[in-house]
Amino acid sequence: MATPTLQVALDLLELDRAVEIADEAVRGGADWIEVGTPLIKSEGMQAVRTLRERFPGHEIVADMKIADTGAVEVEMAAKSGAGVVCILADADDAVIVEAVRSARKYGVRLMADLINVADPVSRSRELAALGVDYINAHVGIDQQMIGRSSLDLLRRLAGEVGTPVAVAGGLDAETASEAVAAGASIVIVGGNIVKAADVTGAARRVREAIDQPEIRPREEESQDAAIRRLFEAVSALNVTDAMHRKGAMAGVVSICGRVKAVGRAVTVRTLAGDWAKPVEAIDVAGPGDVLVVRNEGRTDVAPWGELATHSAENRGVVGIVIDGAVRDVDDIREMKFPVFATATVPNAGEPKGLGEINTEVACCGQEVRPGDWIVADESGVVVVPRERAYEVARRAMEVKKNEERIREEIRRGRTLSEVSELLKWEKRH
Ligand SMILES: O=C(CO)[C@H](O)[C@H](O)COP(=O)(O)O
Repeated sequence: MATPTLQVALDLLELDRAVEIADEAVRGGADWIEVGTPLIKSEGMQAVRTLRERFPGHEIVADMKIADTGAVEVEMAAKSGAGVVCILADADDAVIVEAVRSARKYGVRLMADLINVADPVSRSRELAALGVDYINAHVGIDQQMIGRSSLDLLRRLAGEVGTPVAVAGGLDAETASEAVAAGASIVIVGGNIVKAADVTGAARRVREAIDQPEIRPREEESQDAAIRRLFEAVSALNVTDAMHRKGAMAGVVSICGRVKAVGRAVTVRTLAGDWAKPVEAIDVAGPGDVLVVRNEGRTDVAPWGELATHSAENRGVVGIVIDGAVRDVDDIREMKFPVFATATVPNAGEPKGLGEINTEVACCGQEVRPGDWIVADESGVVVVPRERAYEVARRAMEVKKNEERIREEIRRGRTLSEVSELLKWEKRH
């Protein structure tokens, strides 16, 4: 078997950073350098020209995602120095045929991107017949976030397509290795290399993995387990960033400082500090749940204290969020149990049984339904609607990865404004 090609996808907005990251990726063993679609949209064909000049010994791939005017766009990429140009597999045949003619004229190869193609096997055969050089089994970034897998797509093509097959979409060292074992001859990796603080190390790990392809037995993981694993690995900040800066409760703080709670909400509505329903809710909750209590926002009377916290901990509850006050703060702090509240007060209410359990509540400015996910840490509490939890958890992990590289560039001496090119990206009115 020929040595598989490692293509690093530079899905960035800034050309200077892209050049630096490409240099580090090449040192880790990347063969081909892809000028990602966001970089082309941000910097134009100058990105292709610059990378061509800076890396004369490496193939430059222009991820144009061509949808129309096939000939012109292939010509632009070819004249700028690309050796491989990407076109959407879903483009009309008229576009593909023109792109192939242009590719032949300018001596470049065409890679067709199967993103969102309904019948990938028959479309790949048609594309091969039309003269496309490579098929890319690609699951796009937004599709990855809702659980689609590029390896599954690749496996559908195995043995069915004559042209060399590339694969892209959320690959890391482990899945890249499996992709080669499943027949990929070009492995495209973006985020898991370019967002790493140590790009060279990340590229090297993928390089070594694809040079020794193997299929490792994988443990099945339920979606709930994946959501919890991901939320436990990110911060509440990463989660609100992933939701376009939404979902954060207002005015609620951690009583115990540096603690974290991740779990599904069991909701409670109570009145005037009545602690019957919050305490009954402990018995309704299961291990891994978070109690979310609305006490009408009152801060003069507490529906929660140390004994309830002990009981909740015994039950396996992992956190309490109260839109209102809490008491016994010193004992709760000693327990280091994640309690989040808007205030502290010594008064307890009376256990009258007013209120209800597991109905929708408005809590510190957020709607919370039973089963919604809560991610809470020292910065505050975020609510994630249950139907979006998997997607948000995946996106939050991407936010965290993205920050790893930015942090590293700041450590090297750039300012945050420089790294993010703030002035360039200010909104024009
Ligand atoms: O074309 C792309 C997105 O449309 C990416 O380049 C491709 O998905 C590879 O990046 P990643 O490994 O981060 O998924």
